[in-house]
Amino acid sequence: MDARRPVSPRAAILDGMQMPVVELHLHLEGTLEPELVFSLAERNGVDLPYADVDDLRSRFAFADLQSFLELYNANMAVLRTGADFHEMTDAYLSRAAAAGVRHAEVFLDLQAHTGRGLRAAEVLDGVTSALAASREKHDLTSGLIVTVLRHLPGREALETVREVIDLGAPVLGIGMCSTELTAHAADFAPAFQLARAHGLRRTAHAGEEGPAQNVADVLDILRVERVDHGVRAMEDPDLVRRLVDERVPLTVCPVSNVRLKGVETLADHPLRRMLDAGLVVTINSDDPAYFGAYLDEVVDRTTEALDLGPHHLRALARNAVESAWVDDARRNELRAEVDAWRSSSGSLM
Ligand SMILES: Nc1ncnc2[nH]cnc12
Ligand SMILES: [Zn+2]
Repeated sequence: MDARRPVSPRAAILDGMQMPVVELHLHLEGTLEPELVFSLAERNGVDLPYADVDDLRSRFAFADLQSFLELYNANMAVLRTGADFHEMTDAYLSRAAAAGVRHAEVFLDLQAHTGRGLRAAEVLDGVTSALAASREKHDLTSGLIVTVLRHLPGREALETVREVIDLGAPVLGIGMCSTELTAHAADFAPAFQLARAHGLRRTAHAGEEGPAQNVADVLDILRVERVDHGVRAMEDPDLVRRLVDERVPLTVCPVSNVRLKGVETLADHPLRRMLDAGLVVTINSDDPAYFGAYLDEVVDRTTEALDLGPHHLRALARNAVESAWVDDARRNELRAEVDAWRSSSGSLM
């Protein structure tokens, strides 16, 4: 089977060609499928508190973000060597290619690994060596965003950004994730300021579980260029106007929001209203192994639940291309792919 053929039905309906997608919100550690958790655990002699892969999968029913983060963090224990990080990254790239992903910017929670005694250089080498081969091996381009963790002190975030810079690791930028309900964005201003001074791009999770004010704070205090999630911005009409006017990209993850109980059902998700309000919305998978949907499946399920029209899908595809941290040449290639897909879809577009 051609790896670029649609792997899910709805994408096929809208398609002569599969919708070309750009993924801007994806945690590499959230792509650890139970089978890979078990094989890495065996290789590294790590004891798992699960009977088998089905037992682990049966625990993927989350009450909220915190209960998900506990399992997500626990499973990271199986990642021990650079080769493990390489394998996890390559497995994601392979699945992403089958989903029609043409460019991916992926998060890595570096502090979660250095905090367990792994060397930053080895972790980064494992990931970036897989990403560097993504074009030849999987026919998609990619880049790395190192995420600092909001539940840890801002001082440690600053040290992490400094280490990434000192190592000269090939990273696109810095992000921030984990729980939004504790620390204030201001604690992370020095880390984001250092990243900015070194020409790194900046994004942060906000408005996922936290209030709209958190979105304004990461824009004003951390000077981020994109906001990850941002769905709760919809609670503040003035903020929505600002985000529209300033064309701030929001990397929205509808299936994730339902699985973590921020939104009751996909049919209740604000993504369509956000697009109709003129927000620069992109669609993403977040932690696909845990939420049971890679990007093609996220697009399909969301399209169906919200009855998205061709103009919505076109906007999602275009917004992601325009929001990607790529050079002009790559952006033009991606624009051309979206345009070709639109015309191949004839009257639908
Ligand atoms: N959805 C999410 N929100 C915050 N931090 C995360 N880390 C991995 N997934 C996350
Ligand atoms: Zn996320």
